[in-house]
Formats: sequence, structure tokens, C-alpha cells
Amino acid sequence: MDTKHRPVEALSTEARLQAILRATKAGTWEWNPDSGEVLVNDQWWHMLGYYGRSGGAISFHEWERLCHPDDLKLAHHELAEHLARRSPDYNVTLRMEHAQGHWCWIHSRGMRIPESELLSKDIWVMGTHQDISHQMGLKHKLEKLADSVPGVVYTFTSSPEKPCRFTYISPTSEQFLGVAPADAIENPENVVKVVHPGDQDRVRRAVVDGVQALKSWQCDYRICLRGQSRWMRAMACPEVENSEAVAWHGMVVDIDDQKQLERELEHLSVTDELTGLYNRRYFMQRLDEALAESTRYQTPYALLSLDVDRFKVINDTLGHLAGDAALRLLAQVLGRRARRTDLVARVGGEEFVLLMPQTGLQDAEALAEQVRQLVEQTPFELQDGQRIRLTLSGGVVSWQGAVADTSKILGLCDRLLYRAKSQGRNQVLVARI
Ligand SMILES: Nc1nc2c(ncn2[C@@H]2O[C@H](COP(=O)(O)OP(=O)(O)OP(=O)(O)O)[C@@H](O)[C@H]2O)c(=O)[nH]1
Repeated sequence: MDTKHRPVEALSTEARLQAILRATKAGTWEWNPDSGEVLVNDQWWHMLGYYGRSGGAISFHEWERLCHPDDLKLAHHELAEHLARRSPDYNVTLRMEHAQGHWCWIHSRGMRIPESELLSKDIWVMGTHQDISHQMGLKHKLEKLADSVPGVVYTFTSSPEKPCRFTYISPTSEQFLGVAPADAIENPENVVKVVHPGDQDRVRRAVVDGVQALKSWQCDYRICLRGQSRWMRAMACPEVENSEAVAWHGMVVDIDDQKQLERELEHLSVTDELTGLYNRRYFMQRLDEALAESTRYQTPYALLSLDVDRFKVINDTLGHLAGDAALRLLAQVLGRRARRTDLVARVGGEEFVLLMPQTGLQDAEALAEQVRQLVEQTPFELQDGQRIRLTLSGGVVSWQGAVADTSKILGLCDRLLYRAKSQGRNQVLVARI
């Protein structure tokens, strides 16, 4: 065999081991549980800042004294488990006191030497110490950062073979989702469980679609938390770890205030400020939808358009504020007369409409007449005690099935209204398309 390329063989096993230990800066320990004797190397001491001390024997109690009392219990437990052969090795992360007084994070690993390899009947457990203070410091900073974010930070792993699972979820999941991090890590369904039942399928689909497309995804959904429903936004972006697994790094943030604002804006954008009824914009939108519905399903529809007669006189004699109050009272009358499925809107200064699904011409005319008579017979009492009388002119159009476009309906309604005005007002005229 060509030994030219294998100079390492020129070294003894001992020298090679020492070289590896020097390079990895690993401290070593050997422990005899019966005698309590512990042997450590130089690096074991140097790691803790004791540069003057060299390797040799120490007592088990000396090791215990250097360990953080809060971590000692776990270390004892893990050692006992390994000695009782309930765990294949000893593996703990614990804090040990540095010569300068601060705590170092030490990753301690070891294993019992098989009896077959020992000359005596003694038990020996041997292992290494690695200083992982730097990594633990970074982890601590990351956790602090995750804590300060107004939401939940997480990483979950997807793989074709195994189900998705959280590998990290910030402690804030308790506050924002009502789920303890340990429960989320144990089973991701615990996080899905708090999603509003009406949104669960959508959230699951968003995750599955994102995983399949391997693209960043985002999903807004409600959660049920402490008896209340709140809007959240989850987002994640993928990082391919290897051919087997993808890590998804993401956040869940509370967007309930934003959604509330959106709802208010949405409401404002469809509402008539003076009367609180729907406005013209919303009415036109719904009329479009009504046309599509009647075309597709042959739904009978009727539209009633009402205009206050000689309203200018009310404004001119009683003032604009009184006119406003009259319009508000009229809106209340219309709102009360309409069915829940009807749409009532103020579409112009003193012009109102009622869009009625599942309504034929006769029924619509009867309702229009009722409203006209009610308004004619009931004086409106304004806040200052003044009473005013109004009359209405109206046009009713009904249709069933396909209609070319909304202008056909609106145009006919306008013509009926105009005729009602010109024929003396205080009347309703009807037509079928
Ligand atoms: N108070 C008040 N008046 C309004 C509002 N919008 C429109 N008007 C008034 O409504 C009146 C409408 O007058 P016209 O279109 O001449 O109609 P009219 O006086 O009702 O007469 P006819 O419709 O022909 O019976 C005008 O005086 C407008 O200023 C409003 O929001 N508040």
C-alpha cells in the first residue's frame, strides 16, 4: 500500500487523539461513579478560565460546585438514566461557573465504557465538554427579538415523507394564540384547533398550496381566543434545507384592529351619510348583481323609485336643516316597510329606491302604494315640534329573466317617475319589462 499519502499513520493513536482534542478545544472528563473520582484534561480547566490549572483528578463534588444549581438536577438525572442503561448516552447542556464569576454554557456528552474494554470491574463514564456560550448567546438574543415582535415567530418543517411540524415557535404563541409553544411543537394541529371553524379549511389549504408551490404564502383568518374572535395574518417563506426537508420561516400577527378599520371604511363607502341607508354606489353594484341573478335563475325582481314632491318648497320655507330631518324620517319609514332581503338606498337628494328580489309587479305596486299613502297621511314631526306633510311620486319596474343592462331598468323607472310628476304628483306608476 502506498503510505506516502497517509502520514497520519506515522503518529501514535494517543498523539492523534491529542491533536483532535487540541483542534476542537474539547475538554475531557472521565468519571468513576463508585469512587467519585473524576479525571479531566487541561482544556477542561482552560474552558472555565483556570489557565493556571492543569489536568488531573478532581472530586465529583468539585464538579458539582462549579455547576449551576438549577442545572445540576437535570445532569444528575441524565447520568442516573444512562448508568441504569435507560438512555444510550449522557447528553446535557448546563451552566458552569467561569473563574471570572460568570456562567459558561457547556455541552456535556459522555458514555459508559463497555465492561469488555475494561481490565477491572470498575465503571467508567467518559466524555467531553464543549463551550457553547456563543451559540447560547445568539439563541438568547434571537429569543429576545422574537419576544419583542408583536406576534408569533415560528419555523416549521415540511417534508414529502413526514407531516409538517413546528421546530420553533416563540413563547408569544401563548399570548397571541393561546397555545403553549410545547403544545404547538408536539402537534401543529393544536395551533389549527384555535382557528375559527369557518376558516380552518382555508388555512389548511393555504399551507398545503404553499408547500406544494414552494412559494411564500400569506393567509388571513380568525382565531377564537378567550371567548373572542380575532383576525390574524400568518405568513411564511421557504428555505430548502435539503432534498428531504423545507424550513418555513414565518410570523403570525394580530390584524384585528386593521380588519376593524377596513370594515368601518367598507361600511362608510357604501353608506349614505345623512340617512344611514345604502348609497347610490352600493345600489348600482347590487342592481348589477340582481340582473345577473335574474338572468341566470329567472328570479323575479322589482325596483321602486320614490321622489319627494316639491321638496324645494320645504327647504325654502323651513330651512335646509328641516329638509334634512324630513329626509331622515322618510328613510326610517322606508327602512321599516322593507323586507330584510330588500335593499333600501338614497340615490339622490330626495330620491330613494327599494330593490326587491322575489317580487312581482303586483306586490311591488301594493307596497309602493302603501308607502305613498302612509307618507301622505302621516305628518312628520321635526325635533322643534314642527309638523310637515310630504307626498311622494314613484315608479315601479318589474322584470324576470334576462335584461340587457341596468340602464334599461333605470331609464324606464325615471320615465315613470317623470310621468307621475307631470300627471299631478303623489302617485305611483308601474311597468313590466
Ligand atoms: N335638505 C336637503 N335638501 C336637499 C338635499 N338634496 C337635495 N335637496 C334639495 O331637494 C330639492 C329638490 O328640488 P327639485 O329637484 O326642484 O325637486 P322638487 O322641489 O322636489 O320638485 P319635484 O321633484 O318636481 O316634485 C332641492 O331644493 C335640493 O336642494 C339634502 O340632502 N338635504
